[in-house]
Amino acid sequence: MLKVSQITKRYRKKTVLENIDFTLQSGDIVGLVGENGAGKSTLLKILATLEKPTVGTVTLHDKSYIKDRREIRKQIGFVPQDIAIWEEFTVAENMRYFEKLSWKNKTDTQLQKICTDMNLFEWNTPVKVLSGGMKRKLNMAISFIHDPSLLLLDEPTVGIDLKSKKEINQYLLHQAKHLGKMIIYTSHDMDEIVHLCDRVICIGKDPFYVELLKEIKKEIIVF
Ligand SMILES: Nc1ncnc2c1ncn2[C@@H]1O[C@H](COP(=O)(O)OP(=O)(O)OP(=O)(O)O)[C@@H](O)[C@H]1O
Repeated sequence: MLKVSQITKRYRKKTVLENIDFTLQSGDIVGLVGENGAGKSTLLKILATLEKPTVGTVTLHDKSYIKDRREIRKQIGFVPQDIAIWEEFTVAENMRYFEKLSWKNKTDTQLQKICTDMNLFEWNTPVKVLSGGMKRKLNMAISFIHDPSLLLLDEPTVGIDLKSKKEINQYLLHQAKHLGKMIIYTSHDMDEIVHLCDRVICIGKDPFYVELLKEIKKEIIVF
């Protein structure tokens, strides 16, 4: 279980997040929405241990984000907005490189399976000739090498075609509903949010989003 308790984040005098409070259980998929600059990425970075909250606490499986940081990190798969992979390497070489940096050892067969489960079959192809959608899939596959229980994804399907988007969403649904992963996902695509997420968290109280969210039949939390 992920428990986020009364998180506030300030940069100097600017308050970006205020009193964010929610929990996630195994198998939950939560969508994070809000206007540009609302604080979605900031919240994801806090949950990925890359930023610290100014006020508030976070626990994952009853472990503290402050005291048990090393253990917590092993449980987190963070997919940032920017793609960070080696363009000159093949898919296989990228997967092997990041496996070496990971705390879990994986065989080539296991690494390849992570890719094929995402419908990424170009194992020996250099990344520089892959499409944008394929690169996004590889970026995600790398973040999941160590079998994290909490997946944090910052706009993972931005700028990719409908087919790849659908494949990525199918993959994430499987990860949550069959393997019990917890997923927090940001997107500006409301159809995708409706299709994929059990609950929606709206950051920033922007009236446009608040009104839009009233139309969808999901549990909505507004901060
Ligand atoms: N390191 C930082 N120092 C100061 N201000 C920051 C820092 N990181 C983010 N901010 C500010 O915090 C606010 C929230 O930014 P954030 O990137 O979390 O928004 P977002 O909701 O993810 O936006 P987008 O939809 O455009 O990705 C912005 O005003 C941003 O300028």
